Amino acid sequence: MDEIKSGVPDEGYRSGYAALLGRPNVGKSTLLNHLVGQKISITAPRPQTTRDQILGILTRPDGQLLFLDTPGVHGGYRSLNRHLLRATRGALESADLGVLVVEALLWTHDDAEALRWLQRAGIPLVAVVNKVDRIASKGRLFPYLQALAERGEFAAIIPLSARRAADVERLADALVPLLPPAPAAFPEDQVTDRNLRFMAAEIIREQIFRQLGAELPYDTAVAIESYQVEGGQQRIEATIYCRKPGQKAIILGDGGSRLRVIGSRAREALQQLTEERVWLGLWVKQKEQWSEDHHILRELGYDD
Ligand SMILES: Nc1nc2c(ncn2[C@@H]2O[C@H](COP(=O)(O)OP(=O)(O)OP(=O)(O)O)[C@@H](O)[C@H]2O)c(=O)[nH]1
Repeated sequence: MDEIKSGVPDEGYRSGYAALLGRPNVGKSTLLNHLVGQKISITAPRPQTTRDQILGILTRPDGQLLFLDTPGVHGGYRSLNRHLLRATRGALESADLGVLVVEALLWTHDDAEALRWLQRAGIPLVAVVNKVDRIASKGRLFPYLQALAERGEFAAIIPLSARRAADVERLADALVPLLPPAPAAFPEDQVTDRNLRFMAAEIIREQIFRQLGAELPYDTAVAIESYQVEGGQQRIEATIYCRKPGQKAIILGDGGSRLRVIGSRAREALQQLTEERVWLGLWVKQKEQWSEDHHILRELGYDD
């Protein structure tokens, strides 16, 4: 019997939740996408693109990591901020492990705030020092790492580039042994627990960010009004909410040209994701106080 038992592959298997925390734009979404090997979180060169908590799943022979992405910890953002903070708090409550993501050679008030949040959770912490590829002289990194080690108690401090596969693998190697012993919670081919409705809103939002560039109205949000699957076609209707009339005009573009580009790019991405034909109807609505309208917030998935 003993012989059979020692051969059981699940022996020593680990599984648990790891919350990723860091200030906006530090590279959390890039890291998450590379960790799970698929695009599940939107990335953009401007801060604050992650509004929801995202679960990314990485299954390895030695364990299963369930990642909780959080909106970047930072101040401002009116009443929506309460919802963002609630999402962050929720992630920390269910986490077995905290991952603080910082940017090499930088330490800001928001980084300190993210660390405080993690420390309050009382879970083992790992620090990821991202974007090391940007540092020309590596000698500058060592004192930074030393200073970081003195800021908190970290099980590991890992300098890396979220864009390099080998680096991301090294991070997973360090995280799995810190998880509690447990069987895998999800099938091994699953990379997220988010449904297509959620993914559709994320993809549309990403295209808004990409098409608007510097003109980006920060205050936009995407609500999926209906999502139907009809005979091999996905039929999606979505509303883009913005706060000011000027923002609506920017999103629409001349004669609606920009909205058409946003729509067609999002449709292509959705077709790739679903491997089915996609019909996408997009509308833009301006509502001064959308982030304080509880009906809209519920449609957006921020439950009270
Ligand atoms: N050079 C370099 N750039 C990176 C690296 N990781 C991320 N970036 C870039 O940094 C920017 C922000 O990355 P995101 O992954 O969107 O950041 P985030 O922390 O999820 O941001 P929020 O969604 O605002 O919370 C993007 O332009 C990324 O391409 C890296 O290792 N090296």
